[in-house]
Amino acid sequence: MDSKHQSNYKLSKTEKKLLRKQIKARHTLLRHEGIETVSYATQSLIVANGGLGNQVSRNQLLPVLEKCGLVDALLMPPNKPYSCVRYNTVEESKKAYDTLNGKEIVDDLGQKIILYLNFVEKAQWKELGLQTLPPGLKVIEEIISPEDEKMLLESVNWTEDTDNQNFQKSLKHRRVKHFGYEFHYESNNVDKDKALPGGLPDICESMLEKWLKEGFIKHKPDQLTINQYEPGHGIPAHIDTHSAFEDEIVSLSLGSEIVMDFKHPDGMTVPVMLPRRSLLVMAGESRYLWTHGITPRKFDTVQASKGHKSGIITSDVEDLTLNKRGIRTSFTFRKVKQTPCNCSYPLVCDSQMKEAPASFPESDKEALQLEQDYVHRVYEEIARHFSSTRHTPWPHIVEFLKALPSGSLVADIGCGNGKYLGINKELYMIGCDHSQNLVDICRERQYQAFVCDALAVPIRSGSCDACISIAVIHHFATAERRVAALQELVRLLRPGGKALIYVWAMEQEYNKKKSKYLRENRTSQGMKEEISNDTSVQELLVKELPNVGRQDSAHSVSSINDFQDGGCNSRNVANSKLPIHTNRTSFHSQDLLVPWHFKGNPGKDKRVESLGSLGSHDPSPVFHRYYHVFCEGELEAACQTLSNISILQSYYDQGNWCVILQKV
Ligand SMILES: O=C(O)CCC(=O)C(=O)O
Ligand SMILES: [Fe+2]
Ligand SMILES: [Zn+2]
Repeated sequence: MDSKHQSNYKLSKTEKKLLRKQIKARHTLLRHEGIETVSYATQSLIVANGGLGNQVSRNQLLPVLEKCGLVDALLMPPNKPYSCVRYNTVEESKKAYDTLNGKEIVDDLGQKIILYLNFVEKAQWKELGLQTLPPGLKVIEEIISPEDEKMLLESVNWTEDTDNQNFQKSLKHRRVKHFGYEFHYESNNVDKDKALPGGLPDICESMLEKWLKEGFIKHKPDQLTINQYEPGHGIPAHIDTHSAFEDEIVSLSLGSEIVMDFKHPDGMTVPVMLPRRSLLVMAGESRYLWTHGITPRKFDTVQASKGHKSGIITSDVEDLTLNKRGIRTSFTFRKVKQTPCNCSYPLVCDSQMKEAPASFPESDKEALQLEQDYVHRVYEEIARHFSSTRHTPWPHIVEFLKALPSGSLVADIGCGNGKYLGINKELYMIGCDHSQNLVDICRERQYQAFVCDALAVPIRSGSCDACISIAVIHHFATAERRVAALQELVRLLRPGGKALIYVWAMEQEYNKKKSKYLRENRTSQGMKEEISNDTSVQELLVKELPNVGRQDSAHSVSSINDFQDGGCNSRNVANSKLPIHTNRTSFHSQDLLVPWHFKGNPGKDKRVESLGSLGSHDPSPVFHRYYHVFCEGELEAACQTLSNISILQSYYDQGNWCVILQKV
């Protein structure tokens, strides 16, 4: 407040800027989230930029908010770049609005973040409080009576008398029994030609008919798996093999309620309460794209409020409590699928997964296809998760950006989540990326970014004072395309303009020093720092966990994983298949596929929790990105083929080859 009196002119300028940003935040909230803000004071505020998706943790934000008054509730939805705070009184929220708007806070990783606050109506607070269920998922409560529940439970004979009609197994974390068709956990599929004699138990027939008639299910199942979970039991996160079963899968919960976790590949986890006697219906996206699983534990975190029975458990700390698990028996009904799956989720679809692993491209067309399948599609799919592991800017790049004259126009070609776009506020930076989802993340962060191909950037020739290309050129699949990408960077530069280029190095050990990528091989769980350019913290953690019995790994998303067994990690060019790299090891081939694991939840606050579920060896999807890792001198040589440039500097930085060039 003091400064207000010191410099009126300056402050009004700042105020204007603040207002502009605040209005921008409003628009973004409305456009991207459908959240309407209001121009009058209310008890609740949306705090743009103060969200878990922005690496701002509750511990970080709450004390800041509490300085303005008594916080009634702070809602931080997972993966979102905002949060919602409700104050005890309008006066308090007004104080927060006045003092915290434009306030800089330091996020969990030490980066500065500016908060923009806007009032929202109370009703919207309520709406926000509930995440939505995964699309296609329903929980129908009280679908059967307590009497029917009792009867169904009594009908299951768990004694080992197998009359060969209902195949029964004791898995590591639960007991199972199959009817109609046996489900093979080794192949994650059913033997479609070998229906079990006896079909489904008679007791289920009338129940299924009723559900059909009442429209709860669309087709009659012919396969039943009964799972029994004692407290402490669980089922690993999995997607039921697409080609094994039809779209709709339903599961009846008996005996005791349980929390089932649904995970989107981008890391969002939605815990869903399944009350006893309820029917879970999974169809569409929730069946094909999201994994479902039950974490082995004795207590579930559940909503305390009495009214809440089924559905999402929010992360609202005010209303959470622990619930002791009992014995839950589930009847999962599915219809065996006789034709290949043609869903719209090819990356996780066993029917649509490429038969053969990717090959070295032999033509431009093949190179394009390879980049499409093993770069663009993958980044699109993993964008949020990827972004959550990309927060620490590398010092030499920061140095380059900070040294540029203020007012410079700088293009970041392949800007990813925009982690360099805000480094130097004196620059006019614009980012572009092939991935729409990554560009959306940049925009959520209020950066200028657009989607384009790095070989055809819609920026006028000679208009940039500088360009950066960080960890991009190595995704082009032929030498010609890599040179073309460099040429495009140079085209954007004005004479005298500079470009900084980073690519991943084949040499992960240089001058007798191992890069962090190798060194951090055995990092402790507590590690927070992003290491080299290419590994998520999750990947590190995964390696540390014991690989528990695989036979209980439910029906995996398989396929992409499978060609890992084909022996990689060699200069396996003979059959022209691209080898799959083992993370945290040296490279043995310049062209390779690098796995991206969707393990756990990327939200930092969830890391501990995700470790828990990783302990149950979940076969989550693994995606592969194509890379050409550069040998010493290769990047320089490629630059030297360009006209009108001089190489100002070339160096090795933490497992990357780097060049600074200047347009002459
Ligand atoms: O226990 C449940 O409700 C789910 C079981 C399941 O996902 C499965 O067997 O594939
Ligand atoms: Fe399942
Ligand atoms: Zn499919």
